[in-house]
Amino acid sequence: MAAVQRLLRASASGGAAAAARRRMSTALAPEQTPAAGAFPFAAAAERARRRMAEERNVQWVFLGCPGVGKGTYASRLSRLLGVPHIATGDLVRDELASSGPLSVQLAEIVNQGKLVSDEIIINLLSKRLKKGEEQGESGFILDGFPRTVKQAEILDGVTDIDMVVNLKLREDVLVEKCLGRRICGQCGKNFNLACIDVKGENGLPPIYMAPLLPPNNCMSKLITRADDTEEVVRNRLRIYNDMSQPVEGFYRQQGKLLEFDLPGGIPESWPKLLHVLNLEDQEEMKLATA
Ligand SMILES: Nc1ncnc2c1ncn2[C@@H]1O[C@H](COP(=O)(O)OP(=O)(O)O)[C@@H](O)[C@H]1O
Repeated sequence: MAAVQRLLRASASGGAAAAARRRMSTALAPEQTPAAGAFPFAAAAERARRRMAEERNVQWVFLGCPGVGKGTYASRLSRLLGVPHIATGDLVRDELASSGPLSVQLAEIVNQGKLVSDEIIINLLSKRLKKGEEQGESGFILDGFPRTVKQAEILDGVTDIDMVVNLKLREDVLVEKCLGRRICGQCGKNFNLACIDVKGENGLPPIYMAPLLPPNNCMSKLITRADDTEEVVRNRLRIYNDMSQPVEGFYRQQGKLLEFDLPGGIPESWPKLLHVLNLEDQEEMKLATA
């Protein structure tokens, strides 16, 4: 219960969703504004993004099975809207890498593909939200949280989620995508070596996803996540179906769930996702018309 109280304090000091909204609508964190001082147009674009984030008060959740691309699309949207992308999987991996007191316990759980306890995950998320609050962050896109109905209920008690995007992809593709995932050990960027090319069958459409290959200087530094082995991925998918799928029902009942079937890789899926979210990517439009 102590962890829940910490989340309550960190997410909505005063308890009410309105207080959380007021706090979330202050300035952005410094890391969200890297180019703002460098060029006048970058500063103007940054101001426009801030206004958009403040007006829309983005408090979104991304749901979806392991490997579906929650991180990819949530981080693109977070850059577009100027709100932080908070992935609880990243918080867990940071904790693991820190070799702190929790890391041995966490490694055992994560490497088997199991869920970390609600108490631990809420504690990590509370600390992340508190840090963001101190830096004046506005809004958020949550990825990987909530993963149980209990977590969804706790989140509901402290803040007003306005939309939940549920990304969907067929299971055989999910496994291949997880097995193809790589991270550059130096720059931390994510890549995918899998080339998905599945024929349409049994009423399912064909699907093509080009690999997301690293540049030459990352190639020799690629790392595979310890929990991306076939056995662990299949276990994570089973756990997702048991523990996390009910979260979809929780938000469907509230009328907040936006279902999105990924039609292919980033070039097909990103414009369609923007379209259903009623957003435009000015940078991509500039590139397309250049
Ligand atoms: N909300 C959460 N509740 C419990 N465990 C979590 C949560 N978020 C992340 N984890 C732990 O971190 C691991 C990695 O999470 P993540 O990177 O989101 O993986 P995935 O690729 O399965 O979506 C999970 O398998 C789980 O052990």
